Amino acid sequence: MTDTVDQSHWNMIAEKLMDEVPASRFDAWIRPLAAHFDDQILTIKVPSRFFLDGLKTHYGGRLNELSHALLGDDTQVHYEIDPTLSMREEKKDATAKSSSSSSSVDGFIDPRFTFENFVVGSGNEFCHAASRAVADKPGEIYNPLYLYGGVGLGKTHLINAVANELIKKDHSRIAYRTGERFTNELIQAIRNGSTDAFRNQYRQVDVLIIDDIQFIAGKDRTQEEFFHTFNALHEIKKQIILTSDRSPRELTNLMERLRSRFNWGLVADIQPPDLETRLAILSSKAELAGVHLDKDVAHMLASRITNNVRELEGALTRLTAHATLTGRTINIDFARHVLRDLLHEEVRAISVEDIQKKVASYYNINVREMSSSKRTRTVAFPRQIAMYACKDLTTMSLPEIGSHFGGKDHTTILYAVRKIEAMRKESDDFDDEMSRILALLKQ
Ligand SMILES: Nc1ncnc2c1ncn2[C@@H]1O[C@H](COP(=O)(O)OP(=O)(O)OP(=O)(O)O)[C@@H](O)[C@H]1O
Repeated sequence: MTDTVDQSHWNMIAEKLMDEVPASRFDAWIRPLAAHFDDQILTIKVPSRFFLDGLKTHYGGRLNELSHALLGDDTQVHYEIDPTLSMREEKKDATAKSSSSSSSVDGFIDPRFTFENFVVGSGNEFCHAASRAVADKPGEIYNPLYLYGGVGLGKTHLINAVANELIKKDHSRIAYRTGERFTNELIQAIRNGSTDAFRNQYRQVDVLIIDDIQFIAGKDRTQEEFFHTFNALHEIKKQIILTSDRSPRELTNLMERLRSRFNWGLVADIQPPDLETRLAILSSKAELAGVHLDKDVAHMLASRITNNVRELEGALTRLTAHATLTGRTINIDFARHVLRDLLHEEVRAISVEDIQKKVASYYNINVREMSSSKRTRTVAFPRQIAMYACKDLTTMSLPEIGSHFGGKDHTTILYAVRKIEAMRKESDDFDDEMSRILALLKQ
């Protein structure tokens, strides 16, 4: 696991608790927390020792259980006291009170992701402007708003910023879900015979936000349900906001009628930031964390960590934590030492299994299909992509690769490699998509 400050791990746990815990207790005990997940350690930050005692008494056991269930059995939960959290909470309370918002929110919206702390630059300015416009006039201009792009580039940040903006200023009823949670809720509703209630809850909102909509591709019942919800909301001009790791066209297992609807409003892609924007993001994050970062250290980080803002942020957090714990100042040698694994970009050995697993998950098929002999396009095409990726990213010979795909002949692998190469040459869009997939596999 790379060292990243990945809120999404914590958000999964917080979302689950939101379902289980009464709202007032959630606000009192869970909302004030911050967390990050590195090397299978979930570090939960709490505002004070007193708070920690209470949290452990009430929720310590459940936090452990959820961490194991959602992040893996070997996850360890650590707690850290961070007095700045209570200050942030006080500020937030003050804004909440002064805004006297009457919004109602269903789902976990991260109050830290706002437009104010989103750095606009090349790569994200279009998505940012579109999100701003939607926050100004929900349901009126771009509906749906569909943001897509690679990992850790700010999609979740932007849609949370829209939600926070709406909460601040009006009375929107907002439902915020991940594609996964929407699917799980539906499964649960089917099991409990409560699909009507499921439907109703979504059809009464003013704004429906679904993060990672790609999750529903290949899941027919979920797509069907989402299709009807989409129509019901769209018809009465309620805003729909979606994010995905790829464009509607690239969502191969998506129903055609959903794909066309996703294109009705605005489809905007977010690209990795350029060097200047990365420097600006670093400086903004350092300021927020109250850390001084020398120009040369910032430059080194921004020029070496190029494709993922979350990783850039993770590097800064790791540096700050090491500096605080060891009492050292952050200079270039210290940064090189602490971040040696991130900066040296050693060629990490990528296994065929890893490639097969990630490609299967990207295309929403079962990983077992990688070694099957099924020839339907939904299975055969991802399999060819995986074969191509194995050739590109490992040093294996064609027969060796074939043996990992259910004993296929080397000519089958060669055919796949040539086909994907030809497709990349023919279509710039496909070439972009393939580059994104390869980048995903290298992570
Ligand atoms: N332009 C930016 N300005 C400030 N912070 C940013 C910017 N872009 C990304 N970030 C930060 O990077 C981290 C990752 O962003 P986010 O979670 O929004 O990525 P994402 O595109 O939704 O990725 P994923 O597909 O993995 O969900 C967040 O902490 C976010 O605040």
